[in-house]
Amino acid sequence: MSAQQEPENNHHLVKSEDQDHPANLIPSLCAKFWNLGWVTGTGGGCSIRDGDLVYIAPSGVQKELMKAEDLYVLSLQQQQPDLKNRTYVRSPPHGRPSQCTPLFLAAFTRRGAGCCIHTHSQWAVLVTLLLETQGASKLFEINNIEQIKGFGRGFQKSGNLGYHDTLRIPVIENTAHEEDLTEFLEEAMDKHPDTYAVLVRRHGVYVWGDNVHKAKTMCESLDYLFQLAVQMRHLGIPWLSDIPETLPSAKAVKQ
Ligand SMILES: CSC[C@@H](O)[C@@H](O)C(=O)COP(=O)(O)O
Ligand SMILES: [Zn+2]
Repeated sequence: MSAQQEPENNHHLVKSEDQDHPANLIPSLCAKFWNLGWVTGTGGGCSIRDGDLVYIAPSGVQKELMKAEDLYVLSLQQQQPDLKNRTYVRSPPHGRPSQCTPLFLAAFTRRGAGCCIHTHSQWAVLVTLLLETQGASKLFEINNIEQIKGFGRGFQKSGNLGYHDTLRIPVIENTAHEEDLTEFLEEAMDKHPDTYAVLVRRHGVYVWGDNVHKAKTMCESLDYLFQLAVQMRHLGIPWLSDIPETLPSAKAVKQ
C-alpha cells in the first residue's frame, strides 16, 4: 500500500475549528470509545466519509490519544476501482494508515455509509465465542428487546426495526491480517444486504451508518444488546422469544 503525498500535503484538510469536522470528530469519538473498552491497546478505530473524502486513523497508535494532524485523508475518486494500492491526498509525516482501511472503504463504497466504527468490545467477542459453542454459528439473532429499535431497517430502507423484529448480525471468521477480512466482510454484506454490522469471531465488530450519529447510535445499541445477550445466556434465557405481537392488555388481564 502506498501513501503518496501531495507536495503541500493538504494539511488544511485536517485543520478546522469546527468540532464536528471529521478530523476533529475521529479523535474525540475514539477518546470516548476508549472509555467504553472499545478501542483499548490500539485495537479498533473509526473512519468518517465526507462526500468524496475519507478520514482515516494511523495504524498501531493509541486511538484515544491521536490528534487531527495524525489523520490520513483519501479521495475515493482518485482510487483504482479495486481500491487496492491506495493513494492519499493527505498523510502525516510518519507511520501508515489503519489496517482497517479496506474494511471501512467497503462500508463507504458498498453501503454509502458516512461513518464506520470498529470495536474490540469484549461483549462482541464473547457473543462470537458463545456462538462458537453452537457449531460456529454465523448469525447472532435477538428479538423482543426494546433496544432493537435503535437499528435501521436496512440499506436504502427508511425507519427503524420494531420491538418484535429480529435483529440479525452475521459473523465472519477472524484472519491473521486485518486486510484479509475484507473479502469476507463484503461477502457478509452481499448475503445480508440490510445489516449495519458484521461480527468478527474472537476479534470484535464493524458497525456503519449513513452518518456519524447513526453509526454511533447503532454501535452503542449493539454493544448494549451483546452485553445483555451474554448475561441472558448466563441466566439460561434464550435470545429469541416467542412473544405474540398482541398481548392482552393489563386491564383485560385484571378482569
Ligand atoms: C491490538 S492490534 C489490533 C489490530 O490488529 C486491528 O485488529 C485493529 O483493530 C486496529 O488496527 P490499526 O491498524 O491499528 O488501526
Ligand atoms: Zn481489529
